[in-house]
Amino acid sequence: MSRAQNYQPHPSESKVILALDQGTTSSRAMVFNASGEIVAVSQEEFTQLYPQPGWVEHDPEEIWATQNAVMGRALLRAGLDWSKVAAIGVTNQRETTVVWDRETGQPIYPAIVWQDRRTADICQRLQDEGLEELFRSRSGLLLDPYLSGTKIRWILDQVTGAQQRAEAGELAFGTIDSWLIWKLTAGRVHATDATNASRTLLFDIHKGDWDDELLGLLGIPRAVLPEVRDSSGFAAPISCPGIPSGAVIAGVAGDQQAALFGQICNRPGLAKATYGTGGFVLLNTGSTAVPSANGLLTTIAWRRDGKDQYALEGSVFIAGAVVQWLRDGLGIIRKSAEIEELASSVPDSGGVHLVPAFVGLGAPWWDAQARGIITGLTRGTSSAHIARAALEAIALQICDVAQAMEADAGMQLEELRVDGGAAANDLLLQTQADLLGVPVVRPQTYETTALGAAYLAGLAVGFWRDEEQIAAQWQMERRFDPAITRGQAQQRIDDWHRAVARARG
Ligand SMILES: Nc1ncnc2c1ncn2[C@@H]1O[C@H](COP(=O)(O)OP(=O)(O)O)[C@@H](O)[C@H]1O
Ligand SMILES: O=P(O)(O)OC[C@H](O)CO
Repeated sequence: MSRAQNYQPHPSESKVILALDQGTTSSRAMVFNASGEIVAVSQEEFTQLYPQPGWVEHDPEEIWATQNAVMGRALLRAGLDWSKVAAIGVTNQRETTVVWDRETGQPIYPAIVWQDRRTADICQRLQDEGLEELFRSRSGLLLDPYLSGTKIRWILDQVTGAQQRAEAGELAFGTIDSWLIWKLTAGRVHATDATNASRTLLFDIHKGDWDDELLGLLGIPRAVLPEVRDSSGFAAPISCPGIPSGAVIAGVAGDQQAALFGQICNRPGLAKATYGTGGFVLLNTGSTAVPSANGLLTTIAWRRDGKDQYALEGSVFIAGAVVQWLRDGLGIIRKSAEIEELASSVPDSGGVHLVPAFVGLGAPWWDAQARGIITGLTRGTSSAHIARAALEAIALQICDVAQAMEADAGMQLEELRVDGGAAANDLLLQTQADLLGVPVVRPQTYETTALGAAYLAGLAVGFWRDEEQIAAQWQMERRFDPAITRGQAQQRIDDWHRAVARARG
């Protein structure tokens, strides 16, 4: 899709961008106006399936049904019809893997979610064969069950006849973006964008294409793979019951990369942290794919006009999810937001540390065998201390990956821009600034994931003129400055690392 160079959107213009944000726990649709403001939102949670310890699945049809429902509802709430939608942006939980039949469109197995650990053995086998360095140098990733490649291998092994059908071109693989795009285009488009492709273990991030050697090592036929397109300028016309023709998907990116774009971290050295189910720090490294020596991932930040920009990423598996566990597992809060008041009722965690390694540990440890622990309990420990330790654990994990990032990139962060559901928590963000020793900055719109997808789509169709125009829309809501000494922070980080050592497998 070519960019309309001379297009000058007028603020009163009634056209909008529709962003579809398919997250780990809910499907959301958001309508944005030309000022980058949210006009309407609709959100629906869907079922989390835990068929065995360490396994996490979603029903792809439920993902589609909830996403389909919320996009109609968001437009209805905005009082608009499809003719007002200038373009659609899609952003998604990454790595989650769906394999479906090209003929019937039916998934052959539930979606295996990014948090799922069932392929630890496949990863171990590849490590034992000495292949980690090859995968790392080509794909920028590590051999961990987190990434899609071994999940595809598992499905092709476990579903009867799947390998032969994959080789015969009868099956399609996709991350959630591809699955939604397939549904939205009535099976006419089987495509993904470069950011999502870069999370599969199958993609050479330097060449920007699928890698036959990596595919061969995992026994995955090329025939199952989607075409890889730009993140901005995706150009997939919608063909879907209830939607008039003319609507186009013009932007697609994995949710963390979309948040980086939505936070206008568009220059090397700018970083953001998103606190959703997991916690993800991404640092823009420009046109250089910086390899990590400290347990981070190298990933594609976005592809525009055929050119890839790169980021370093620290992926923390459990962030807001630990708050959900206090709510649903322990029952010590009724709503996620209540954690702040409870945790603020004590001055500190009273020596308690909670390591939320519920699905192992991601960056920088990459320990699939680690499991959650609470240390330092005494007769004086209350639910408030545990709540405080849980919030500190989120901040400490983000601190670990941010420090690894500074070491890899050979630079100091100047500030950290934050977003995601748990970024609403002031105590969490103050703790984050204290531990990191840099200002933590929260923008007016925390929904930067959806905003980033909207920007990628809107830039492609000329709804926004250029990056300068969207950068001018970013506004700070609050800044949290460090309020403890580096010595005090280091003491807390050292105590945390002792607890982490005890949680590891
Ligand atoms: N005030 C809060 N304090 C701490 N955590 C919160 C708060 N509000 C929401 N959360 C957590 O944020 C997460 C939801 O964030 P969201 O960005 O919607 O996640 P996702 O996109 O992964 O589904 C949940 O895990 C929830 O427990
Ligand atoms: O759904 P979120 O916001 O927790 O994001 C999930 C990530 O994309 C997984 O890599």
